[in-house]
Amino acid sequence: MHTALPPEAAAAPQPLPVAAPDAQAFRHAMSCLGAAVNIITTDGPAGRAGFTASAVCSVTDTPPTLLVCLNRTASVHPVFAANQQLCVNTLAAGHEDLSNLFGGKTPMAARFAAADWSQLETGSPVLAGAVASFDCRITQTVSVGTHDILFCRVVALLRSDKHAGLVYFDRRYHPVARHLG
Ligand SMILES: NC(=O)C1=CN([C@@H]2O[C@H](COP(=O)(O)OP(=O)(O)OC[C@H]3O[C@@H](n4cnc5c(N)ncnc54)[C@H](O)[C@@H]3O)[C@@H](O)[C@H]2O)C=CC1
Ligand SMILES: Cc1cc2nc3c(=O)[nH]c(=O)nc-3n(C[C@H](O)[C@H](O)[C@H](O)COP(=O)(O)O)c2cc1C
Repeated sequence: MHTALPPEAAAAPQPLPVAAPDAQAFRHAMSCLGAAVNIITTDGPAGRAGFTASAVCSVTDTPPTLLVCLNRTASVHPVFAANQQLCVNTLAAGHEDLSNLFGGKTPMAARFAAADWSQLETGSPVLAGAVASFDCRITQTVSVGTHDILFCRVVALLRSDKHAGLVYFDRRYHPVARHLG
């Protein structure tokens, strides 16, 4: 079905294309892509670590696999690279402060002290109150530009119907209500 734009929108000046965009222009456009917010955790021989990530994506359901993009300059990068296992904890509405804590320069102990954690198969911290947690082993790592793409085989998971979701869009957090009925 074709829906006509309201007259004021049709009359508005059209945005100009950006040729050969630089990192700043790319980020500015990427801020228009709403995404779930996740706290990625790990524990193992190299210790415990966690960071906030919106660059998380389903790859295939057979075998259940997702990907996480991790900046190689992040303080947590060596810990994830050594442990080769992680848990993707997808945040609920109300987790905004926790997301900022794991996305900043906060010491690791203070990040984990701010929430309750359990574990599934790998021993990576599982966040209480997450809408879903995917416990994974890293099967493959591909470096592109500044980031490592971690391909993660899901070995156990938890999901909850109890909480509203959380989306990061336009550099802000937005709660997302569940459809009732
Ligand atoms: N993929 C990533 O590494 C992401 C990193 N961040 C970091 O969080 C902080 C706050 O970010 P925003 O408030 O969203 O403003 P921003 O202007 O730095 O980022 C806007 C959007 O660009 C993308 N982006 C940001 N940094 C990127 C990177 N290094 N590589 C690939 N894509 C990137 C993300 O989609 C982000 O939502 C920044 O330090 C940013 O670097 C945020 C989102 C994703
Ligand atoms: C909303 C949000 C989303 C983020 N997404 C990612 C991401 O997908 N990949 C990434 O490497 N860093 C991402 N970051 C930045 C990391 O969380 C941050 O660099 C990480 O906590 C490491 O910081 P540190 O080096 O101070 O420990 C994001 C930050 C925020 C606030």
